[in-house]
Amino acid sequence: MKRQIDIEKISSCIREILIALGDDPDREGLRDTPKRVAKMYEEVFAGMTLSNDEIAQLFGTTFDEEDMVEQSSNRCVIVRDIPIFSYCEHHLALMYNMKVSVAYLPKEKMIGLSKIARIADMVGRRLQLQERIGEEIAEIVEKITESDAIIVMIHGEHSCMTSRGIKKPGTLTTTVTYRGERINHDSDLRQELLMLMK
Ligand SMILES: Nc1nc2c(ncn2[C@@H]2O[C@H](COP(=O)(O)OP(=O)(O)OP(=O)(O)O)[C@@H](O)[C@H]2O)c(=O)[nH]1
Ligand SMILES: [Zn+2]
Repeated sequence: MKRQIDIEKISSCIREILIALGDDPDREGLRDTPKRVAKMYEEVFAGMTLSNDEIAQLFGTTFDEEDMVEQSSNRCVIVRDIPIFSYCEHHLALMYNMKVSVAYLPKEKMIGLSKIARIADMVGRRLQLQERIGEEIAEIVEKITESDAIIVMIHGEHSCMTSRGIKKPGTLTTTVTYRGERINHDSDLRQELLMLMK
């Protein structure tokens, strides 16, 4: 899918927005703003140039620790409170104070821990819904580990709810995604992992 972010186009659109706001895009303080915003978009939307398969490939370092996995077939890995940012697709507004926690039961492959944080970070760099961030992280972790028990829990604040519209600062949204046969059918395991993720 390898898509390019069109810096020139974003820059010229931002210039038009400045004009539509009634400001002068050629005044000193705004002269470089279209270019700056375009570069910022290139950074914060970097995940839009990659498919989930490509992210899985990019961060797919795994360890085939068969013995270890066998011995610990009922043990889990939990990476908690990974801070990320994202932008909501409805208002292009910032999602902030976001914390992602991922739990999974290793099957044959164990993923490098930092890669879980890298995946969460990259998935946040798309126009998103909080629910979809969880689904996409879970899908990528499943592609890499082939685990049948994955949970992704996300807490986040949405500036489209806190600084505009209904304006309720402090409102925290929590979403939970389950992925895999085992987690979908084993409610005890679900409860245990959820407790450990809190
Ligand atoms: N489910 C979900 N909804 C979101 C997310 N981010 C923003 N929204 C919601 O998307 C909805 C868009 O609703 P609309 O009625 O089309 O837009 P609006 O008139 O700006 O809505 P208000 O925010 O209520 O003023 C709002 O209720 C937002 O709170 C998200 O990550 N997940
Ligand atoms: Zn929004």
